[in-house]
Amino acid sequence: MTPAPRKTLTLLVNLGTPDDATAGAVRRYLAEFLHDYRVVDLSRWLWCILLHFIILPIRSGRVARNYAKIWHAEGSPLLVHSRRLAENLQHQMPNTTVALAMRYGKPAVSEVLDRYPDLDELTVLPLYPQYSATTSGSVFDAISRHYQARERVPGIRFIADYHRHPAWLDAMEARIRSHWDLHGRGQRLLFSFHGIPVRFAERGDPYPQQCRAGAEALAERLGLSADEWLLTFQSRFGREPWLQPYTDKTLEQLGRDGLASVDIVCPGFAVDCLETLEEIAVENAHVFRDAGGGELRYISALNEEPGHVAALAKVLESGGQAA
Ligand SMILES: C=CC1=C(C)c2cc3[nH]c(cc4nc(cc5[nH]c(cc1n2)c(C)c5CCC(=O)O)C(CCC(=O)O)=C4C)c(C)c3C=C
Ligand SMILES: [Fe+2]
Ligand SMILES: [Fe+2]
Repeated sequence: MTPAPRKTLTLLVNLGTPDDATAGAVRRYLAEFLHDYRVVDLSRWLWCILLHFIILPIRSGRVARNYAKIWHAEGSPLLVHSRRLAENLQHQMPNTTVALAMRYGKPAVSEVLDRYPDLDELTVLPLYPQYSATTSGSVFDAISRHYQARERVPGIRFIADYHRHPAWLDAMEARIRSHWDLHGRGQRLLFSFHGIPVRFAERGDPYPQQCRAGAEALAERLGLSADEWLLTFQSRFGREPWLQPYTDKTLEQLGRDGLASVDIVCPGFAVDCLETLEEIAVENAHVFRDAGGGELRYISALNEEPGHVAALAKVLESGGQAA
């Protein structure tokens, strides 16, 4: 008798996003996101008061207006691109089922896993090239929480990061070169990553080292000398110090220096989202121009393009490790 084929699932997990660009939907999304202790580790009673009575009422409307500027006909860019990426990866990998889940919002990790109750093997690929406890670590928590309440736990492979994987570096390099082919080179290339609090890095989150290692590898592949590129951190939240240099402050300085054109790429974001399309391509372009600079040219994320799909298939084949 031939054994039954093993049931395997490859689960892509991204951050999540509101259901629509309204204050109510953003509030529900932010409430789930910002209750995650991996993301905000203040004592619960203090944080719940701040969150429910100050942050959510003030922030939700403003952030909803920002989402409205970038919303696609089919929904939030983060969800639309992540869905297309999962569909394209399914075509590339016909021997396993590929599914998509979101850490916060819909489709929730647990709801997606419940569609596959009798799996033999699960591979989890958080859509973050660089590991951070705040992102990939939190995806791990959601997977583990799901199976804590189930009888049957499959074999699980968790891809913690792929920041130096040659296939991902190939795709990123090609993305930047194709931007240069179309638009010419800017006077600087900024690698802008989402920040985290410095305190998190000091207690052992390897995220900043992985951001730096990836940016250095890309700069070397692109033949950039040390004065042609910069590594910066964006999307600060709250009052404590976050990883520096900050993207907006750096662009302000480059504007004051009178640079006419700066290219900016965000290698921490697998797909375009609020933090790239609005914060970088709109807000930071204004910061640069208002300080006296010229054009800030945003190099879009890899999204669902074939090079990204091929890279993730290789990352999955090799379990995240370079061959
Ligand atoms: C790419 C990696 C990310 C890290 C690391 C990260 C850490 C982190 N984020 C917040 C707070 C917010 N982030 C928000 C949006 C957002 N963050 C990421 C990715 C990372 N976050 C993405 C892809 C997005 C965009 C989501 C979308 O729908 O497009 C937001 C929401 C927007 C806002 O209110 O400004 C918050 C809040 C913290 C506190 C943190 C680490 C401690
Ligand atoms: Fe609360
Ligand atoms: Fe974030």
